[in-house]
Amino acid sequence: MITKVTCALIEQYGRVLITQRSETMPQAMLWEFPGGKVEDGETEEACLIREIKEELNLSITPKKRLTPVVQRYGDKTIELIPYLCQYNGGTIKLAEHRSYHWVVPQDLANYDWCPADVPIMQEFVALAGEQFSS
Ligand SMILES: Nc1nc2c([nH]c(=O)n2[C@H]2C[C@H](O)[C@@H](COP(=O)(O)OP(=O)(O)OP(=O)(O)O)O2)c(=O)[nH]1
Repeated sequence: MITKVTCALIEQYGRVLITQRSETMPQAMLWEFPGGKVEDGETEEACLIREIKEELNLSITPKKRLTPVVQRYGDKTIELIPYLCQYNGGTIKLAEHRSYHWVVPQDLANYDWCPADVPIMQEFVALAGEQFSS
């Protein structure tokens, strides 16, 4: 069974929001793009809107699906599905995470990431580079 997990790349003023998982979560202390498991009958976009509201108290709109990553963690396999998202409003209140940072693309590689997020972070950095060169 593959568990579908969505994650949001929320952009504002040239920075993207990343969150650090807490001591008690799986993949403890590692950095990720916030999101969560898709529930039965739920669209990926609806999942993201719900998770980002629950976890961070932010309102977002998913805009563009990037490339999903399939990752095995022990006896579990997840498909991590990233979306570029627009920030609509709200002030961050952390419900589950330890910390958050707004990061410029060139600094993203300096963080200790959940393994599944590494290719997604790299795709985002490449996309951000294209924007500046065009
Ligand atoms: N949300 C999220 N989870 C990620 C990312 N990268 C990554 O490997 N994961 C893993 C960690 C977990 O094993 C799984 C998602 O679980 P979760 O605990 O965040 O999701 P959830 O809130 O819906 O879960 P639950 O507490 O309801 O069980 O995916 C990421 O960027 N965002």
